[in-house]
Amino acid sequence: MIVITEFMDEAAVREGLACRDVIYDPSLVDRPEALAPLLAKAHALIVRNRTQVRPALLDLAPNLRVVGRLGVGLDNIDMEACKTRGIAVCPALGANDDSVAEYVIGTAMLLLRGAYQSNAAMVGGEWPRNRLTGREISGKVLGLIGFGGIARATAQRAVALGMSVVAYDPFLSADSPVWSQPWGKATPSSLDDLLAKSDLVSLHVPLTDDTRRMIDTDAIAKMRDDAILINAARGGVVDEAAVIAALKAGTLGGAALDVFEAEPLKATAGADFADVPNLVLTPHIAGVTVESNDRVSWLTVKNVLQHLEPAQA
Ligand SMILES: O=C(O)[C@H](O)COP(=O)(O)O
Repeated sequence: MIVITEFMDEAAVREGLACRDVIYDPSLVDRPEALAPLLAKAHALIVRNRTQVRPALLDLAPNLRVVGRLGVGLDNIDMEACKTRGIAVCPALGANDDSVAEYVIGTAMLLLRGAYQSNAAMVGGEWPRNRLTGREISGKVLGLIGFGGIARATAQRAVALGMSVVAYDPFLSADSPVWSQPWGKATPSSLDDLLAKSDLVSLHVPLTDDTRRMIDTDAIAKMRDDAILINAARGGVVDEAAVIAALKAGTLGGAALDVFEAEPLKATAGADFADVPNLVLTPHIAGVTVESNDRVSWLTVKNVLQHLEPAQA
């Protein structure tokens, strides 16, 4: 049996998993009592980022052979526990790169330009041309923290728009071929240099002990006062209170947060973000578009079937 606990493209379920024993119920993530008996029979489990694949869940799934992850972040999955039990984990690598890259560039342009929040004023008879004179993205420096697939897709778009790109990635050596792609060049940088020189800083790292709160008050102090910060990676990498304080103080030019330390935002935590200038909040959708949902879903179907039925897949 294949158990799917969160939303995915329904055609991929219907057509890609036809003739298989499938339970597709996106509400299962919130109904552990309903999920438990299904896990007892599951050979494959398909999840997004909310289902916590921890030992407590795995203990209920003695027949589980593969976990398909409808995305790339793995912080909701205990990789070690899966490995010990011989369970393969398959992220949908590459399938939402373009979606996140477009979010980063589009949101950066929106924040730099600063011109799209004036409907109410204009309808009220104002004509705020001078106040809404914003900035261009062309000629600016993009600093990418982490230089994996999503960051490279972002760099490709940035170069096409006339930006120069610096990136910090301690897992890539300076002579790695990824720094010189056919579409342009990214310059390896130390974190401090990147923070000091970038007009736009975008995060592309997983949440680990090394990356937790790597963008805190000290890091923001190293950034330019007019810099834009975008976090479409994982909540917890950024100290949210530090971002709020810097935006209010005018020591950060703008920020977009798509991911949060606690998701979904509770009304009380959300209130901290109210009336913060030049701040864009989105509910963990940078990687989710109609197109990426289709790609991610079909790739996950393929990944899971390959593990269940290697000869036929
Ligand atoms: O990790 C990811 O790829 C992103 O968080 C989007 O995936 P999700 O919507 O499945 O979490």
